Amino acid sequence: MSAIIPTNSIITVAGTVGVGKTTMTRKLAEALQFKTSFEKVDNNPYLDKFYSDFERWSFHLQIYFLAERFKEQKHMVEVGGGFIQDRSIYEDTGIFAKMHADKGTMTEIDYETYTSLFEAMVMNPYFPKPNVLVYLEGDLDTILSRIQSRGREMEKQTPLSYWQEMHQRYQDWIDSFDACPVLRLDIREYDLINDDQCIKRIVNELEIYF
Ligand SMILES: Nc1ncnc2c1ncn2[C@@H]1O[C@H](COP(=O)(O)OP(=O)(O)O)[C@@H](O)[C@H]1O
Ligand SMILES: Nc1ncnc2c1ncn2[C@H]1C[C@H](O)[C@@H](COP(=O)(O)O)O1
Repeated sequence: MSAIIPTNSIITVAGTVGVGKTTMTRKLAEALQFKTSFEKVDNNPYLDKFYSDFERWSFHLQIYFLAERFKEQKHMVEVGGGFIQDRSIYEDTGIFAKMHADKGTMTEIDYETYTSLFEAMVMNPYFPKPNVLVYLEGDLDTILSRIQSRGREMEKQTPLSYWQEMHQRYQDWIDSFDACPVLRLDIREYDLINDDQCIKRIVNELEIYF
């Protein structure tokens, strides 16, 4: 619990695959007694297919994630906030859809269709923004070893170049992100798994934003 962070806040955790968002989401929710909002990975009907054939499935997956995140966003508002959210809707378009469009694994027409849907749904005054976006960053080697140790087969088999490009794109994306305030945390400077006290320091850092 924090006496400073309002109990109806929405705090979103962002960062590249494997950086530690889910772990941070759980720890922050526990510390603040907030609810959690996770992205759909385990029962996602497109994710495996997507990793085995980007060209065939990238549009389907983006539409699926957009719909799921939009429903989650609606739910968080209806319930009255008090959520830690694992990954933002902004990363879907700013990182994933854009990366696949630039690489040619999403067609130009599909990207335009996706972008216009995203803008109609998200870029309007009715769409609530997070109070703070907690951005996790760190060196690629640590992130890669976390992807390996977590053990999702589809990610383990994805070429290194894919993760390198995503890592670089995240750095560029966060430098120009301005939809809401951002707390940047370097994963080399905290250890949520072995140090019970560090979540308190992170909550203290978050309080400055309220
Ligand atoms: N501080 C940490 N030290 C070591 N391993 C970590 C740490 N934080 C997360 N991990 C591990 O790294 C992997 C990826 O973390 P996860 O939270 O699932 O990342 P994300 O949600 O960003 O993909 C998991 O196996 C998790 O247990
Ligand atoms: N919008 C997305 N496009 C493609 N892939 C995505 C998108 N959002 C999430 N993903 C993938 C990346 C990972 O394989 C899993 C879950 O991400 P994680 O960072 O481990 O929470 O889904």
